[in-house]
Amino acid sequence: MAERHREYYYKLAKKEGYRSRASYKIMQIDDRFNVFHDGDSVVDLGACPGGWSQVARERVGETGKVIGVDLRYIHPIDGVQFIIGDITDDNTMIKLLEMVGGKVDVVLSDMAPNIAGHYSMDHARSIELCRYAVDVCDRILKKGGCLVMKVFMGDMFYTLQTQLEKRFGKVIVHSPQASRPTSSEVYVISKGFLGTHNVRPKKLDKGDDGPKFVAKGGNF
Ligand SMILES: C[S@@+](CC[C@H](N)C(=O)[O-])C[C@H]1O[C@@H](n2cnc3c(N)ncnc32)[C@H](O)[C@@H]1O
Repeated sequence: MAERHREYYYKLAKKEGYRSRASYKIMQIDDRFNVFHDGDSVVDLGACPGGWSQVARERVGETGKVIGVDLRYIHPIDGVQFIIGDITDDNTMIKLLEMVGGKVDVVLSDMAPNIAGHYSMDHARSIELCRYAVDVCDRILKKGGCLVMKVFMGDMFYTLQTQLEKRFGKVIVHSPQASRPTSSEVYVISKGFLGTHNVRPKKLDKGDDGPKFVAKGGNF
């Protein structure tokens, strides 16, 4: 069943010229939750091989702007800029802030850790990447903006959800049809960013457990 599902979207992506099966997840999310608008600026974290960036590019139109970030090299896509780097590294964050040069309408994160096959470890790593995605929002997301983020479900999710609810007007947990039915991944669509007032502008304040978010509503 899961194999047939994977095969279906794999073939569809090949036929329709998308770089990943994941393209259909963001299409389905956008169709349902209205993430992209004409002229939007978008940051796509964990963008390789570029499927989500392709979809974002199509949906924000010619006047929009898409910037993708990944550890791995991404073959060029017309109208998309890429940064090769680790988003947990200050230098990548600084490059991103420079390239964005202001604020964006949408932050996407399909980032996934290297799967260790150990459920709680994979979950913890996924949560850590999500926290960096939230930190990116604190720095560059416009008031009213939207975050779409993949999470591997587990017990640490609920703290993350609470922190998202402090920052956004609406937080929805969703599993698009294009996600494998057996997968532990879910997508969190957070809309109506409330804006941040106390976020430190430059360097991340890293502790042993990643960045401390200093936004309205406290740390996490
Ligand atoms: C599932 S793939 C993304 C697929 C992509 N959304 C698409 O449609 O083509 C997850 C990506 O997250 C990237 N990633 C994981 N940790 C990262 C980090 N710390 N900084 C930047 N990218 C990261 C991986 O290199 C990998 O390419």
